[in-house]
Amino acid sequence: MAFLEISTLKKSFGANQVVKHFDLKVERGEFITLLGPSGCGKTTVLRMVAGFEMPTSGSISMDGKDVTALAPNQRNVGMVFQAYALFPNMTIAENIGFGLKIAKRPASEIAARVKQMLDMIKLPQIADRYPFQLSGGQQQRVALARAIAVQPKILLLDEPLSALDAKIRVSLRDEIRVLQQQLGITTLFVTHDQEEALSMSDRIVVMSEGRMEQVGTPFEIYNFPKTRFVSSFVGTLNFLTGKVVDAAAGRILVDGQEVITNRGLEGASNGDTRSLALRPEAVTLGQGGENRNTLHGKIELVSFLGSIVRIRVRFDKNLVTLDTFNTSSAKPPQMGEEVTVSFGHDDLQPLEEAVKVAA
Ligand SMILES: Nc1ncnc2c1ncn2[C@@H]1O[C@H](COP(=O)(O)OP(=O)(O)OP(=O)(O)O)[C@@H](O)[C@H]1O
Repeated sequence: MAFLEISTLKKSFGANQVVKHFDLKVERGEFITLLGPSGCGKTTVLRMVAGFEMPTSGSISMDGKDVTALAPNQRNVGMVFQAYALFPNMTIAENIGFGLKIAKRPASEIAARVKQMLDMIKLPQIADRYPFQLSGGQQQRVALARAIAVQPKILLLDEPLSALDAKIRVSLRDEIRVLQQQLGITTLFVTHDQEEALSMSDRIVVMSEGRMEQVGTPFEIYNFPKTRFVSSFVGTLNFLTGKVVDAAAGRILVDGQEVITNRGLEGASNGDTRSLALRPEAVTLGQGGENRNTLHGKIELVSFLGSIVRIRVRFDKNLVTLDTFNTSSAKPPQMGEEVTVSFGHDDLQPLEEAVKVAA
């Protein structure tokens, strides 16, 4: 049995079903991120794991024990929220020691643990300060220390970085990941930021409208998105839509020009319309070589972005965006120019759903 098992979880608020289906097995020590746009239900899943919301149906077990009906304080989970939820009238030491005090641990044990936690977050000098005397980043580190102080079975992080400015966000995200690895603490992290998800997680659950779209490692989610939603949400900008001419050989006609995918067209029949994702960094200007596709089109837009020149090439109904480096010696491509673009057979990722387009 996995350390955390969430089975066929559903949640409705009145007539509004916000979690339609959620099933996940998490191994001990794993860092799992729930990634999705605002309102997709990720916080609701986290709150059900914490015990703040009761599932409409389904079950949750931790460390072999069914906790579905248990109150939050009986589950032994630690939680950090987006807003700094420190107690304003308590010192930092009192904040960090709060959970242990509630658990009636001896004062000497609490003091030792608080010191250990302050060393862990690299803020040993702030025990007697109050939250208002700390920066946002420091407050979130204290919130993390407070959550970890009680040695929870599972750490739940609900957009803990989103209120911080960009630079602090990146450094704190690395700190959280290092700490999580050192402590080996099983963690569920909620974010709508794909970069955060890709950089921190062992596995990512991409969610949309109360459903799981895909579960996989950052590598799998970025390189092998299964659906158009996952593909666009994790940053792939290009989609080609075409007619399958030979499913077994992976041959597809895009605006009358044939391309090949060697990523497999399982379930497709000849004549089907299919969409394929194509990462911008996989596309280059000019003829391709072996195992590469070439498409001929016309430059529709050139955006000068400094070190990079972004180019949009239209074939007919389909278009691709690609980035080229700006070099002062080469003349930049011009709008209206006829060009050839190329990309590898294995850069074309077929997506699951069939998309209806006019023939
Ligand atoms: N207590 C509640 N009562 C009624 N509706 C709720 C309640 N909590 C959440 N919802 C609704 O459930 C949906 C999902 O909310 P949830 O907070 O889980 O989404 P989310 O993906 O975490 O988004 P965000 O990043 O904006 O928090 C939203 O439409 C929200 O309005």
